[in-house]
Amino acid sequence: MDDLFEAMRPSVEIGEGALWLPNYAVPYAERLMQSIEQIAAQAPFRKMMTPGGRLMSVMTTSCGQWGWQTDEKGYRYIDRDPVKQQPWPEMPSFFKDLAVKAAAEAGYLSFSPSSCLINRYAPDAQMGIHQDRDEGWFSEPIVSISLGVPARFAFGGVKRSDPLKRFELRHGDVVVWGGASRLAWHGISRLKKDFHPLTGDARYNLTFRVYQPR
Ligand SMILES: O=C(O)CCC(=O)C(=O)O
Ligand SMILES: [Fe+2]
Repeated sequence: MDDLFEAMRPSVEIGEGALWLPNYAVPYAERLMQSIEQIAAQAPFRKMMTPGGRLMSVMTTSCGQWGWQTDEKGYRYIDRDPVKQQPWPEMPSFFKDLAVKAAAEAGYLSFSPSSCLINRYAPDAQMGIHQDRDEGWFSEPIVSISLGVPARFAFGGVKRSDPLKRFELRHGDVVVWGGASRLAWHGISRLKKDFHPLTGDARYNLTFRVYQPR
């Protein structure tokens, strides 16, 4: 697509309380990637196992007070990286500022994420349709930032049987879902072979979440 039209993609309400902000993070993309590399130097990307014993195709790491974990013990948040056996890398303050600003665009004014899950998709990696529900704090939204190679995002309703709408998330796109859409089912189709000057053949996704033990 022409660069001018690419820059003009308007924001779209993809569900009640769910807003897609095309290009929103483009000005921060290089800094985000540099920080992701620094985070991954401390807490390396790893392939985690689902509780059912299947290896995820996506590689993950986390920053912030809490990191998302899945293994034979189940899905949960933990405050230490089990690979490096040390606390997760700090969430850079500009990560948090960007996520807070994006959440506010969608009307969520009290967002203060304690966790940032970072997913790395190589070609053919995918994420099956799921809900983000391990946080518990469902009054707070999820803020998602996409970098690199584009991907097909499926977004449905809070019932698994609700119809899925599909959108192409591109480099710098942000999606915020909360309120009536907080528990919406969503997923990412198998990543096609492609190239982005900043990420090569990979796609990165950051999801900012509020988690605290109750
Ligand atoms: O990669 C994405 O855009 C979505 C990731 C996601 O749904 C998750 O990490 O829970
Ligand atoms: Fe998710």
